[in-house]
Amino acid sequence: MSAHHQPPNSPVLVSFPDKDALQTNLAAFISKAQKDSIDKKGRFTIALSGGSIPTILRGLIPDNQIKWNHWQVFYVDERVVPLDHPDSNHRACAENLFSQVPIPPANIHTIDPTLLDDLEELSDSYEKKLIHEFAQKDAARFPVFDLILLGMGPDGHTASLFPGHELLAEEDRWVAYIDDSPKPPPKRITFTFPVINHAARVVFVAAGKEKVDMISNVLDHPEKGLPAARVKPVFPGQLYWFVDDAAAAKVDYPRTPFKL
Ligand SMILES: O=C1O[C@H](COP(=O)(O)O)[C@@H](O)[C@H](O)[C@H]1O
Repeated sequence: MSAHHQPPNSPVLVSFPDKDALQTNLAAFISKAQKDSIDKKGRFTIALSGGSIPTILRGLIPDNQIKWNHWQVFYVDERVVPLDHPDSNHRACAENLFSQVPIPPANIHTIDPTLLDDLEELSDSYEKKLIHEFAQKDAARFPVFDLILLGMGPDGHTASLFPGHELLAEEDRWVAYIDDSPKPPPKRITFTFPVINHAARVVFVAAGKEKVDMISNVLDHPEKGLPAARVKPVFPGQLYWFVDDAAAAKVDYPRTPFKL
């Protein structure tokens, strides 16, 4: 897929009639991405968000071509709660997807639940997990994920990177923590923009009319500098927006027909 009449490396916007079509086509996109990565280098590195992402991932369950044992899964952000807490992004992904597919538990990289009382140590330990996975392989200054899946909140936040927060300017760390998230729970760890922006593919997923104004703000007015508009993968990385028509109703940004 490539964007029409846009400079190279511009975001590619694909819109589907409804959430079911979005789910099916996103699953096909992920399936192809994992095949391409595994054929090329024997593994697939993916980072998942919470929020609306875990349920949409259920679209992957019927796909028996997926080589789950070659996946290495990280979380783009995580709430600082036990792994079985209702607010945990891992719990949501485990319930919706990982409990339904044959992925080795060792390939799912969670936060260390013994470090919940020390945010600095917790984020350091998660950064070390990334370093362990990516050192000598797909990393230079920052890890290069094969695919990062992002959501976008109604305030334009993505991961746990919120409007006006000092973490938006973080340039060095791979993983950072916040203890003042405006959306509960307040304590979270998050990938920083340099990690997100070094991925080979980044996909925003947004559905429903409650996202309609914010998608237009981000794609039509990137100069507003909302967190989601700061996702700009470095070349040859590519950003995609997978949305439904309800969410895309106000956007002027050109749509690209979906093609694998
Ligand atoms: O708090 C969070 O919110 C964002 C956006 O959620 P969504 O429900 O609007 O998709 C999510 O991407 C992030 O992982 C999560 O921690």
